[in-house]
Amino acid sequence: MATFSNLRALHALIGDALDDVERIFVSCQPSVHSPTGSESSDGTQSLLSPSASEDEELNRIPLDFPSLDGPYDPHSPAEALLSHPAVVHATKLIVSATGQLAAMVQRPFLTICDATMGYHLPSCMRFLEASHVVEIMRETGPAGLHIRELAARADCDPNKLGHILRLLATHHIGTEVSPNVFANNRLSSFIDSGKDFNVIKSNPADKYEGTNGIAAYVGMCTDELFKSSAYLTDAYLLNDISKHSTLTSAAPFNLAFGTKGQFFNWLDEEGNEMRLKRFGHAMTGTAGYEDGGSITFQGFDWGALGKGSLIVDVGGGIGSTSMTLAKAFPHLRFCIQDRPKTVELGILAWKERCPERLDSGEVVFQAHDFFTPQPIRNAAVFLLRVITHDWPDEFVTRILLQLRNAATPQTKLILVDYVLPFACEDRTGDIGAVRTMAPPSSGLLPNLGKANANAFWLDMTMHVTFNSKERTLREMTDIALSAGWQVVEVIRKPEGSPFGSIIAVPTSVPPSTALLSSLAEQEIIERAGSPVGDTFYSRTQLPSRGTTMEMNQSDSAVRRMTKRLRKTISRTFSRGGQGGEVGEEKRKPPMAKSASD
Ligand SMILES: C[S@@+](CC[C@H](N)C(=O)[O-])C[C@H]1O[C@@H](n2cnc3c(N)ncnc32)[C@H](O)[C@@H]1O
Repeated sequence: MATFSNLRALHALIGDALDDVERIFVSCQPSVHSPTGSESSDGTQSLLSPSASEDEELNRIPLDFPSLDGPYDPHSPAEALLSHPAVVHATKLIVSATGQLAAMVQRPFLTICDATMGYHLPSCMRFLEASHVVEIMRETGPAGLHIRELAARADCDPNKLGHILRLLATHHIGTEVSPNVFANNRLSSFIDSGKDFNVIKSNPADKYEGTNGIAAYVGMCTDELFKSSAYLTDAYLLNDISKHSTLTSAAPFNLAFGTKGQFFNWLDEEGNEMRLKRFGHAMTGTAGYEDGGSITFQGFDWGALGKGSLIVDVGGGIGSTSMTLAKAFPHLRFCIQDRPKTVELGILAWKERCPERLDSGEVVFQAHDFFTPQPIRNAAVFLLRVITHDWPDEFVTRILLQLRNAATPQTKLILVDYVLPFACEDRTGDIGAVRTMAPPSSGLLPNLGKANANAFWLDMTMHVTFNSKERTLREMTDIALSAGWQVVEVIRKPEGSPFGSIIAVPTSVPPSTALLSSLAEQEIIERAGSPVGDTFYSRTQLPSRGTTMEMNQSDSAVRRMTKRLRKTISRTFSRGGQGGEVGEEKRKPPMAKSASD
């Protein structure tokens, strides 16, 4: 039973964290920054021991903190402050504590209603994004526009629009300036594409070109991902998936869209051109997964790599991550691999935003299916950002194994993904395990609850779209090991962020996995007539293939399994799918040991 002192402790935590934010803000002001102050290694003042003069400064300087009222201003010092690692930590404590406090003080019925009818919020967000009302409201300014005029421009029913905007305003997304008059605020304008409404209206397919990808991300999340989520119950509770798809990767998405295909193949289908384009831009928007700064950026010592080192961005999308790295580390070369249509979109995006590195040949795109043998055999790094979470375990093993087969002893594998924290303390002692993200004796959930909810939203998104998941550290470590990669380091920036960079080095491949790989590869060769149908774009000459896998063929258990797997694989590929049948999920080959944390 909680006591008032528990509630007051949470309340005090919020106050302390706010003090920390304010102190950092003051210490970052050039006029008041004291060179003799207790500065930490990252250049900010210590959170724990404010000097007397700092406290005086706090009282004198008006804090320019972002209010909800004005539009989002990415250049305001206050928004920059919110990306400061120490501030990110403090704001997480505030969100975690307020979430926990609300759950404690609110009548359970209402919290349960939030949880069970919260689906209206994404529906309304979809309407907001797809109707481009945010762009109309930006053009109108802070005075706002009556729903009659808004609806006339957006071509929709004014009353329905009004109710949607009011629900959003009630969640601090947009504001009702006066009855039925709405304007943007900091949160609604965050999804502003920045484009002219009439231009978007005349060519909606180009809405996301050249943007930061946030509107695209909202569109994607509230369209195909949200619709798929609505089928979660049918798919899992009624165990209904097998009737609708023949693929191992079958997910509620297959029910929602009446397709048997895997999500990425479906994106390539006729009629989904806008969704495919939007997906590419939405990946640019996923920079927001990173808690202040960039984990891709800080999650590895890129500067230490030798001149001309080759980074292979596997499933690199339109190359947003590589672009950030290429600009910061001009001494590196990049090969961005993805599916052919995505590669085409990527080349267009780079020609627009960073043509010089393409022209010089230091950055190349390559159409390559990561389930087939990896053609690059001298990579310094295989970088996979938000790739493994798209695939069920055995598919991840296959992807990583192709990379293991192509690795040199010095090659590093970097998996950038959410590392799903337990909702309790992590006492596994695994490399990179964080026991708790909460301050000692704070009473907060060890994973900071609501403050890290995005990791869990995404986890379920992966379930419904790909029959996959975000993985715990143990799950990631095991799956890497199943393909011959040993995790040696986990980097989280700032400390305790659930979005991390997992660094692994080559180790021996378990015999069963090696065998499966060789069989799968052989089937592909037999079916396709040639190992890989890769296409190179740009002039850089990439290295040729060779194979290094060793197997213990004498092992009789392995030989028995060979027979079984041969059957499984030939059935899989004779159906033309990317994987096996649903039934095979249950008869999972023992290559990717299912992680039991
Ligand atoms: C979640 S996105 C991540 C994109 C990129 N790494 C990023 O962080 O922006 C997954 C990417 O995997 C690509 N992909 C899916 N199946 C693939 C395959 N079989 N071979 C190569 N790439 C694939 C998709 O086209 C998509 O660009």
